[in-house]
Amino acid sequence: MFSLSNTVQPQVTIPLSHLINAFHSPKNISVSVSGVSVSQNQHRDVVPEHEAPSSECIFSDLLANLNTVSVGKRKIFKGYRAMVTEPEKRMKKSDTTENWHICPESFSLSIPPSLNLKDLGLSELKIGQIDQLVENLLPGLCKGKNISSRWHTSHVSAQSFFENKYGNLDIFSTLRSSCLYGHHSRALQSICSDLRYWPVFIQSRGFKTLKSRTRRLQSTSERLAETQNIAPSFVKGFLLRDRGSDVESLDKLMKTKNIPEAHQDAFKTGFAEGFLKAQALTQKTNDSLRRTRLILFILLLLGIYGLLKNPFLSVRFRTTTGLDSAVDPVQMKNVTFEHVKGVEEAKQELQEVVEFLKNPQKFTVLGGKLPKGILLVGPPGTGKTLLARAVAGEADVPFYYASGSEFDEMFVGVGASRIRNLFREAKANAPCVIFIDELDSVGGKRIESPMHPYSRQTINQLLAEMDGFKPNEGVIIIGATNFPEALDNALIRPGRFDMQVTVPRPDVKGRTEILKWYLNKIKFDQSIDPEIIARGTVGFSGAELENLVNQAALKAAVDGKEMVTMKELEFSKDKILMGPERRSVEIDNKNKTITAYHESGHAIIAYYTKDAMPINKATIMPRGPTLGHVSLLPENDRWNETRAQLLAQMDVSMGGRVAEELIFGTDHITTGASSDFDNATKIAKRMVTKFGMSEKLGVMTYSDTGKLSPETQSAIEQEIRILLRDSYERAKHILKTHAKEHKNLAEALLTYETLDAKEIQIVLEGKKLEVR
Ligand SMILES: Nc1ncnc2c1ncn2[C@@H]1O[C@H](COP(=O)(O)OP(=O)(O)OP(=O)(O)O)[C@@H](O)[C@H]1O
Ligand SMILES: [Zn+2]
Repeated sequence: MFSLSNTVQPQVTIPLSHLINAFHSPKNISVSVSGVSVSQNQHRDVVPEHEAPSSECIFSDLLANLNTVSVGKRKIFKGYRAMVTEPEKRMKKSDTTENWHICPESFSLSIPPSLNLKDLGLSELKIGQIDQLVENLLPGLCKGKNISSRWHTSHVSAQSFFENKYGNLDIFSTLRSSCLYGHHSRALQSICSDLRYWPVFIQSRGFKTLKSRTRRLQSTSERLAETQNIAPSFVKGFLLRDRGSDVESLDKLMKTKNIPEAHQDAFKTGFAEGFLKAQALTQKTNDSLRRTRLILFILLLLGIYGLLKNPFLSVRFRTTTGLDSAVDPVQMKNVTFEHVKGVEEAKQELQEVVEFLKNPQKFTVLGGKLPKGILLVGPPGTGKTLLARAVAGEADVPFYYASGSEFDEMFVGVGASRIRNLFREAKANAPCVIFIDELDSVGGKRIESPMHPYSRQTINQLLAEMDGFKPNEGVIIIGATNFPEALDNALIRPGRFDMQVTVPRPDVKGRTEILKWYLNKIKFDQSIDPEIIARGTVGFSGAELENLVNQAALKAAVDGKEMVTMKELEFSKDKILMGPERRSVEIDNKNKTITAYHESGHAIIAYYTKDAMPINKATIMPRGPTLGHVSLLPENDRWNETRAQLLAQMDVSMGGRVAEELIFGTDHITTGASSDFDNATKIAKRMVTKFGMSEKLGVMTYSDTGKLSPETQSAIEQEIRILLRDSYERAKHILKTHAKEHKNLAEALLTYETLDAKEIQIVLEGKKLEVR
């Protein structure tokens, strides 16, 4: 870099790469800087190649006249290039590519007398000083100081404001002035030597054009150049970066390393190439970095926008923080009381809650108060959740679901905060239903336990929230529990969960309804009688019945059937009751025969005993822990059982062992009757100790038989033994009487494995079974 003085700060602004580019493609140079292409073709201040200018002369002329140079408001001093008069006359095209070269012979520098150094920022310099400085820095440059009479004055402002302001952008004019185009053979060596005398790089700053931008853009050429030079500030920064040191260090390097003349060319070319490559690489890296940053920035903006605008995202965000989880209601329009079967009483009780939610005024006008909380009590899977959903669905209000275990947190305050959130949301959306499943896990008795250190806090919060709103505010809390006795007393006192609705296991009618409901959702044989399945599924909950139908549908699909038949329903019922079939188990014929006679023994007793339950099915297919079984179906759910019915049950149980004994002899009886004896003994014991059905022990209950006197204990045992023995004898009598039927049934079982009620009847009536 050249430096004239402290007051005049020259700038070297052209990177070496531009220079090399210019050299390698002198006729059509295009320099690309961050996407802005500056083509030399556009420049007009050019010289015909055959008239090589002498930069030394031009510069010395210029400097010699600095003191008188006048710069008008639009006139810019930019080395000799800027001062052009009569361009049309003195310029000619060097070739068809419109590379215009300056002919110094025909150009003149215009030195208007009114110009002063202040405008150029050189006010503190005197002419002598400038001469001295130039002579020192550029020895020989000003040797022909006398101005050629052939030079005239010209004024041309730069092509753009940017150039006007910063100057030195047009490297090409410099290159052209250096006779590069005419002397390709001098190549890099000449460029490098010219570098030392690169006057165009020396620029004094200190004035600004006051011309308005619009006026400056009047001429088409100016506008064109403007568009070229309108570059983002980083481009300007890039252009203005100091590259002079490259040149300087190259010269210094050559001097210090004493590189011989002959090798200087190669050295410089290598230097230039390396420089170019490095610059291209840097440029590339910068570009990709800039692009990546831009993409990241856009993504960040989009993300922030999404989080702010999209409630779903924000809810998710809040939820994932864990401590302040938000609660979303569910509209339960699709669930109504129609969907809940077999719990008519519970539905009736809840109907008034639906009315209240639909029309709260109706209740408040009369001054009535509805309970704030309703407690649904019942075994698992009986439809408590379904009922609560149906209440919300019937009333068409939001339904907030929460499971008690969600509030059971190890961290202090989290459970309480969740309860607060739940109630706040619900109150804001009243009328609505809050359903808290497994209420016992949040509202259990407030015991200090290391497992639930903050449960007390959570219950207190729940109590506070329940007290915190008025009965007719429109928020109904429905809690569900399998263990009402485990609930904290404070929770079930009036004013909180003061209405209790029992949701029991469905009776045979309820089970039939539930089975029909779920059968209607699948393809099923119309001959199916759901009542038969309902009768055989005593104690099944709604959820279990739904599962039964589903399993039957799966079985039908596996077997390639088009629809579900009774067989699949029976199959899935047995599977649920007794475990899956064990078809793979290899049972020898002897054991199969014993099992067939044993099961037939049960069936014969059941069939020929008046008070026994009707037979539903007999099978010798191993299932779960059993090798076979006979199932009996009560016609209805039995609320009470008579003495005769209990004795009949005992007789049926005895039928298996009696059959073994009669058919195979006392020595061949098996262990297979143990569960039958268990069953019979339980019935006999209850008859004696609970039901007052023993004449000897009277109408008295004996709960803890271990604490009874030895006499009483032996009397009880005696009575039980008599009952069992009598039962055994009755069974023996029946089987002896119906030995033929017994044999037929056993053989039919050995043939068909499973027989249903109708088939059993056919066999026992001595008819032939249809071949299956
Ligand atoms: N009475 C019923 N009518 C129709 N479907 C029922 C009935 N009871 C249960 N179900 C079916 O069983 C599923 C489970 O029932 P639900 O969750 O309501 O039982 P729950 O009593 O709340 O059980 P838990 O006490 O285990 O929470 C229901 O989604 C429904 O499909
Ligand atoms: Zn048995």
